[in-house]
Amino acid sequence: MSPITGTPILTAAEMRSAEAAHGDSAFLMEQAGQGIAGAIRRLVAGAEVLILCGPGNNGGDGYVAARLLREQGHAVRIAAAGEPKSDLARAARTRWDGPVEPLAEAQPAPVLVDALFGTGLSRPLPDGVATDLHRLAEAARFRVAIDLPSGVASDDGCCLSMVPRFDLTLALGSAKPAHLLYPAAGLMGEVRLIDLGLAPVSRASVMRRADLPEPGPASHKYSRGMVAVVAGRMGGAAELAAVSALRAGAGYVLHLGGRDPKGAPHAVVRRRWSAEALDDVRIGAVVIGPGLGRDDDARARLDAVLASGRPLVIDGDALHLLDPDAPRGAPAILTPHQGEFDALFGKGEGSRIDRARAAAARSGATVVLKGPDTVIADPDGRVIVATGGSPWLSTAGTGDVLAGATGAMLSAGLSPFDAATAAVRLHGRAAVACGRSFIADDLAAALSRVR
Ligand SMILES: NC(=O)C1=CN([C@@H]2O[C@H](COP(=O)(O)OP(=O)(O)OC[C@H]3O[C@@H](n4cnc5c(N)ncnc54)[C@H](O)[C@@H]3O)[C@@H](O)[C@H]2O)[C@@H](O)CC1
Ligand SMILES: [K+]
Repeated sequence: MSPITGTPILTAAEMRSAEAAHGDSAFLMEQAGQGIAGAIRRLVAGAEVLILCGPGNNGGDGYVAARLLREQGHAVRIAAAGEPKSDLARAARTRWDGPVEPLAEAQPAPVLVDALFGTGLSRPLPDGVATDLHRLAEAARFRVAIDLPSGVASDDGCCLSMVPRFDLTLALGSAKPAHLLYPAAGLMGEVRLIDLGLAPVSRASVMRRADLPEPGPASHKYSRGMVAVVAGRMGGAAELAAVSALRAGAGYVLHLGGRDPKGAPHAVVRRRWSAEALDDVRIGAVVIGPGLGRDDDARARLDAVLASGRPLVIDGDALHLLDPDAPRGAPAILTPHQGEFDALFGKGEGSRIDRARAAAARSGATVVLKGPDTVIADPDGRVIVATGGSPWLSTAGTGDVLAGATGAMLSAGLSPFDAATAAVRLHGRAAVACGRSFIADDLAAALSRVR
């Protein structure tokens, strides 16, 4: 059992291909059952376990785990809604020599293990099954989902039925989109991987520790990275972005336009807005959007920034003015939240992973689709999904902080995809370091601490 940090994310179809490529599904199910039984034995200190087995291979995993637990002297019962339907699950059922209780009559146990449905769920659970799952989950002290909680759609993290809250989800062989994407991700409890030796390959993966650019003895302020932040109507947002760029590690931040607020850090260099200011070849990234406004002046600034040929971070208001299909002369990172994303790219089909990936391919920009499950997508098809942020990030100005931090990483010479990944990681860590009920200024300050 290991954390899913850094692991590939596979859709249900990709999981089936990985299983087929391996060639020995019975062996994989035995491996899964061993991993599940081992994890449960370590975690529940001898408490009685009730395993709910479904008709497919998720149920099969449940029968194997039950047999192994029983062989090891652990108190375990099985309840099922019917007979297994897949050959593998039937074989696993045959090797279980204990009783199988009808699900509707099953009495609760302190530990509930849900092996009803996994990646094969294609429609809502039958009413009776959902009711029994809830009844037994509510009565248990510890709830474990095998692969996925029954009722969640593996590929997009939607709930096809009402899903109870679990304490632990044991992802089999690989992470799936639902382990990362909300609402499903919020119901899983801890997610741990049981390695089946599949060596799965995917262009999408779970975020891991990011390598941040470090200054060396020969570093100077321009080599650390020079960021220009273009301000607009609401000065505070651009201030936050500018300070955050510095605190994330930029060597020089130029704040273009907007007033000089009292008490603002002296480390930020301020000039009036002019398109010519962007001619400075030392500028490694331009951040535009926080507090920009959406009037003619804002549009003129965005046009000048797009024409400058400098690498760009496009956020907030600038996303409302941008034509995502217009060719750009330089790499760009777009940082929309879901509302901005929908306005820019349309509602679209598929999971947040699919949609961010399609948007990156369409716009030729790295897309950071922000949320509790931030998805970073590159035009080349790579995707990283972030974990471990904080729900307290849902406060005004935190997006401006991320835009500034992203500018810092881009100006330091990271590729847009690596820059976005590093910034999202740093931003999430800073949020956790801030604890609860923080404000965006605290978050900006915390960037220095977590670096
Ligand atoms: N892919 C792999 O490499 C491995 C998969 N394994 C297990 O296999 C699972 C996937 O197995 P399956 O593809 O058999 O899928 P499931 O076990 O998730 O369920 C599929 C079965 O349920 C039926 N079904 C789907 N939705 C239903 C609903 N709402 N109501 C009633 N019946 C419904 C389907 O017709 C099918 O019979 C994984 O989640 C995992 O637990 C493991 O055994 C190990 C290896
Ligand atoms: K399950």
